[in-house]
Amino acid sequence: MVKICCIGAGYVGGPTMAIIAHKCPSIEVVVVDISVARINAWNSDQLPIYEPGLEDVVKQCRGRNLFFSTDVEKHVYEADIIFVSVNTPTKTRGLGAGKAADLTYWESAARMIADVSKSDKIVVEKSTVPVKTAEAIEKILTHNSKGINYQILSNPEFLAEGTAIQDLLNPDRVLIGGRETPEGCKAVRALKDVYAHWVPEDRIITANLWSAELSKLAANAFLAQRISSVNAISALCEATGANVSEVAYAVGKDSRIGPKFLNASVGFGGSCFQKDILNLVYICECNGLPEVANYWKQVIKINDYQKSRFVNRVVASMFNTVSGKRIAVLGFAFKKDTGDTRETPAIDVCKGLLGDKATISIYDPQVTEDQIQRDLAMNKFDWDHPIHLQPMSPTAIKQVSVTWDAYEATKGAHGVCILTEWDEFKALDYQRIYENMQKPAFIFDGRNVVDPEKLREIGFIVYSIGKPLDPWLKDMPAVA
Ligand SMILES: NC(=O)C1=CN([C@@H]2O[C@H](COP(=O)(O)OP(=O)(O)OC[C@H]3O[C@@H](n4cnc5c(N)ncnc54)[C@H](O)[C@@H]3O)[C@@H](O)[C@H]2O)C=CC1
Ligand SMILES: O=C(O)[C@H]1O[C@H](OP(=O)(O)OP(=O)(O)OC[C@H]2O[C@@H](n3ccc(=O)[nH]c3=O)[C@H](O)[C@@H]2O)[C@H](O)[C@@H](O)[C@@H]1O
Repeated sequence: MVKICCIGAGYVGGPTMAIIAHKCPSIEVVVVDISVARINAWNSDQLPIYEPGLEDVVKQCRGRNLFFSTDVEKHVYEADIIFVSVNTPTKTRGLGAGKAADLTYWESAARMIADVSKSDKIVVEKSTVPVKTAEAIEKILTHNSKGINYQILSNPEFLAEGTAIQDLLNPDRVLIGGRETPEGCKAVRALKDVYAHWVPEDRIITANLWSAELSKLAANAFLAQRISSVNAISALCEATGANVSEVAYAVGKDSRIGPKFLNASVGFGGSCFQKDILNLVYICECNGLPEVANYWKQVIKINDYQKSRFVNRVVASMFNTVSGKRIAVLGFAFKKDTGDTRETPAIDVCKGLLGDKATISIYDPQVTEDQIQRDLAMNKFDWDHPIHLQPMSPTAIKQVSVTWDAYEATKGAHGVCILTEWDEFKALDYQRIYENMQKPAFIFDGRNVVDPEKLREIGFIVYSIGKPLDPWLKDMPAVA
C-alpha cells in the first residue's frame, strides 16, 4: 500500500488529502500538523474549516484510509510520498521584509524529514513557494542524506476556497514539476498515478521544477490583475456614469478575454493573492528586473486604492464624519462560502471606519466574534502564521460588536456596508432593515449584491461599486 503523509492540515492540506483518500481507496493518507487543536478538530464533528461538501468526504474516509495526527515524525518516517502544505507567509522582519516569503515553516519541515527518514522519499511542494525553493529544499534534504534518495516535486495547488471540493474533484489542470533525470521522471510518474485515479490524463501536465513553481505565482498574479483591472475601471465608471457590470459583461464577451473573474468589488482578499504577488515582486527585484516588479506592484496598489476609496465614500457621504455613528457591516469573510478572514478587505474597511471613530456592528454567517476581534487587533501579515503561534491581543476593541443576526446588526445603524457576497444578503428584508435604521439610511454595497434601484425606492441612499451614482453622492466627491 502506498503511504502518503501531508505536513500541514490547513485549507489546502485538509481538503486535498481528503479528496485523494476519497478517490484512492488503495492509498493510506495521514495528515499531520504541529497544531494539536487543529488535529483534534479534524478528528471531531466540528471541522476546523468551513468548506461546502468537505464534511461528507471526511466522514466517508476518516478512519478508513484518511487519518489526522500530531505524530508528525512517525508518519513522515512511514510515508513514501510526503506533501508539504505549511504556511509560507510574507516576511515581517529582516531581508525582504514586507515582500519575500518566510520559509521558516517549510525549512523546519524539511529538516525534520531529513532527520527522521530511513527510506527513499518523494517530497512534494504543495505550499506556494518562491521559484528555486526546490533547490534549497534539496540541499537541506541531501546535506546529510545517509544514502537516502529524495526526489523533490513541485505540485502547486489551484483550488479556491468556498469551491475547494469541486475544484479538487474537477480541476482545470494538475501541474507536476520535477527534475529531468530518470529518478525525477520516475517520481513524476508516481505522483501522476495518484491523480490519474480521477483526473483525466490530458489535464495532468508536467513541467520542469522552476516552471511549475513560477506558474503558481504567475496564475495568482494574473487572476488578481483581472480584479484590479475591473476595479480600476469601476472608479472611472463612477466618475462618468458608466455601469461596471455592463462594461465587464461587454468586455468579457470577447472570447479572448472571457467572462470569469470580472466582478468589481471592494477589493480582493484571501491568504494568497497579495502574499504571492509581493513574493513575485521580490523575486523580480532580486533578479534585476525593477520594471517587471513595478508592473505587478501596481496590482496591489489598485487593490489598496479600492479599499480606501470605499471607506472615503462612506465617510464623505455621511457628512464627512462617521464619528459616533453606528455602521453595520454585513459580511467579514474574504469571500462567500468560507469562514476564512485572512487578508479580508473587511479588516481594512473596519480599521478605516474605526479611524474615523465609528461604532461598528458586524454580522457574518461563518465568522466568530473572537476571530473578528483578533483580526482587527493583529499586525499586518501576522494572520498567516499557524494559529497557535499568532500573537493574542489582550483587549477587545470596544467600538466593535458582533452578532449572529443581520437584522440585529443593522438595528439603529446610520449606514450598512456589505463586504462579502453571501447569497443570504440578497434575500434580506430591506424594508424591515430600513425601518429600524437612523435616517437618512445609507447602504454601501462593496460586492454589488443588492439592486440599487429597488433599495432607492424603499428610501435608502445607495452606493454600489462602479454603478451610476446616487444624486446624494454626486454632490459629495470622495478623494481616495
Ligand atoms: N488557502 C488556499 O486557498 C490556498 C493556499 N495555498 C498555499 O498553501 C500553503 C498552505 O496554505 P493554507 O492551507 O491556506 O494554510 P493554513 O494556515 O490553513 O495551513 C497550514 C498548516 O501548516 C501547519 N504547519 C506549519 N508548520 C508546520 C510544521 N513544521 N509541521 C507541521 N505542521 C505545520 C500549521 O499549523 C497549519 O495548520 C500556503 O503556501 C498557501 O500559499 C495554495 C493554494 C490555495
Ligand atoms: O493560491 C490560492 O490561495 C488560491 O487563490 C485564489 O483563490 P481564493 O483566494 O481562495 O479565492 P478567489 O475566488 O480567487 O477570490 C479571491 C478574492 O478575489 C475576490 N474577487 C474574485 C473574483 C472577482 O471577479 N472579483 C473579486 O473581487 C474575492 O471576493 C476574494 O476576495 C485562486 O482563485 C486560486 O486558484 C488559488 O489556488
